[in-house]
Amino acid sequence: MELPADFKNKYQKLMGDDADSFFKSLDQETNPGYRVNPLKEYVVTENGEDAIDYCQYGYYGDVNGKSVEHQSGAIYSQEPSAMYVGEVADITPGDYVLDLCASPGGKTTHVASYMQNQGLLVTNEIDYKRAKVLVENVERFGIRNALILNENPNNLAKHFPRFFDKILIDAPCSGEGMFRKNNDAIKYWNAEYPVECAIRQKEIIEQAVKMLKPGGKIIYSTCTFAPEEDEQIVEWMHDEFDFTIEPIRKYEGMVDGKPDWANGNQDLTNTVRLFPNHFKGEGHFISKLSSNDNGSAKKIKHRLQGNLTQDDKKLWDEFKQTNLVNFAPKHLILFGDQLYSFDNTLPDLKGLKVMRPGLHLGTIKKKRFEPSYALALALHSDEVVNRLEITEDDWKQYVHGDTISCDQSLSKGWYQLICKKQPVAFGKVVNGTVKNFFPKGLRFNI
Ligand SMILES: C[S@@+](CC[C@H](N)C(=O)[O-])C[C@H]1O[C@@H](n2cnc3c(N)ncnc32)[C@H](O)[C@@H]1O
Repeated sequence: MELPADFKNKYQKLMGDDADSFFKSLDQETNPGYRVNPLKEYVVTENGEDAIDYCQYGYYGDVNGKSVEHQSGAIYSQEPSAMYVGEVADITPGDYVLDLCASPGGKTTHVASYMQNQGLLVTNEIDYKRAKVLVENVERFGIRNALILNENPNNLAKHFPRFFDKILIDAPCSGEGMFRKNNDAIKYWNAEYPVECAIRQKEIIEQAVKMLKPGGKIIYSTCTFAPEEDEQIVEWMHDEFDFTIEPIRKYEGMVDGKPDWANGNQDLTNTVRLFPNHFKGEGHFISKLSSNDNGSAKKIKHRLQGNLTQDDKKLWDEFKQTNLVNFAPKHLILFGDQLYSFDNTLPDLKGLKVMRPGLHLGTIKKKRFEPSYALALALHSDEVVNRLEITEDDWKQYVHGDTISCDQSLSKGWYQLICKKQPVAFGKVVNGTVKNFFPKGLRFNI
């Protein structure tokens, strides 16, 4: 790999004796990893020997994107250093969390693992195409308490003043930690790029600060090594706003943030750096800042959204009574003909670009209710009346969009299809055939 000369000169000066091993590490093989999903009923527990010690759900190993495990959301592929962010966030069920720069959803799915579908997870992505990928991953993961938005931070700040307990800013950055995974990251890089990124990072942070509850915490992270985007941003946050830089535990291979790469503030040692020559991962910077503001949190009027007509409600109730048990979402929200549920009340969504206001239940059709893929993947075995085990070969046909055959004696109706213990979709059984309801936009060939 040809590293840019400016990059080498810069890190040679910053790192001194350590620079050579740093450059060499960027030429080595990547270390893939994945997290298992505790929201799923059957957690994949193989590969215990590859467990990652600093991440409760993390393992080293490669995930096939076209496997049942990945497609069903039982596991999520994530680079090992990125896994420490969700741990540092220290989420408790019931928290109000904002993941401000969220797609494809690595940190969102991680914090959701700790929220256990309680509290409120607002997960936001500014780029529409990337927001659609975020939706896919949230739905696969079976998350029920996520409000998925496609917003810019300025507009969000108007809607959620002093609202969140924890805000994750996994900032768009110069991506130096992506160099060995993705050669394009090198092409984008130039000596001024980190400074340009830092300007954007400050703009994002200024909005995030407005949304933090007094006493709340911001977890700011990047996948770059550039001091301008790491220690110098934290130094700026500390000086500009009233924040304490909280200590972060360092596991093997993790090192303290570097005060002399910024203004010398020794509290910067509380932040953590993951360098690929010392740590089994691509590299990351993570910081945690707690607000010293002791004012009061802003009360936001929660509002029930969307009005269901009696007829709509009846169609849903009929479906629910026939097909679901122990599943009684507190609130139903209708957007067009799409029905969603949420157990917490939601803030007013007017003026926000909403991708998903909670768990997508399905579509209100003319005289029937059609359950969604998201619902199929979120429901546990004790919540569904009919379940049908299918083989992996059947699953391959199903995700391709084909019908599959089943026992002629099965009664007509909706079945949650199960493959390798994981819910993979809803299917409708009619006379020995499972009609295909795998979403058209997600179909693929194996
Ligand atoms: C490092 S990625 C996020 C990765 C994600 N947190 C994860 O763990 O999967 C940064 C994200 O910030 C988004 N972004 C870019 N400019 C932004 C802005 N001005 N405000 C908010 N987000 C922005 C990008 O589209 C990108 O998806």
